[in-house]
Amino acid sequence: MKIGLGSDHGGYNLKKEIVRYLEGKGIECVDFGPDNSLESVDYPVYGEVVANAVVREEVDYGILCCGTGIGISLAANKVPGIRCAVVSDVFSAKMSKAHNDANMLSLGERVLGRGLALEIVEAWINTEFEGDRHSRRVDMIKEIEKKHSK
Ligand SMILES: O=C(CO)[C@H](O)[C@H](O)COP(=O)(O)O
Repeated sequence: MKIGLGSDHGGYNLKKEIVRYLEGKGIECVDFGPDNSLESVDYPVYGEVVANAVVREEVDYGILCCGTGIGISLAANKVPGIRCAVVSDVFSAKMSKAHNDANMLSLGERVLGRGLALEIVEAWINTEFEGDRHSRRVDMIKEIEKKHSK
């Protein structure tokens, strides 16, 4: 599994923790930036960059971090083919994969402690999409996307 990560300054430290955690488990990570935490940067830039890498299949999944996880996920979700879930608990992390086939996860460094954030990541990477009735609903989301990108 190869995971692309990105953040803004508000999510930089959590992103680095997640990279350390995943690499410690032998999972390949590509950090799409930013490369330092000192500079204030604009989260839409990094949300889009990681989302592009996911839809182009350069990575299998994307993980984003900003202060709340919200802004950067909104940006990522504008890229056709992206289903980016903002998650703050382990149950939702599992469901975002099992039922929604989320291909990106977004976390808020100003919301979550390190321990919970890493538990969420662990749950998310280990959950598979269940398909079945959920495929129909995910397909309906894709249809909405198609309808609105004309
Ligand atoms: O959470 C975020 C977006 O949803 C950003 O990290 C947050 O808005 C950045 O704020 P500031 O520039 O005041 O550090």
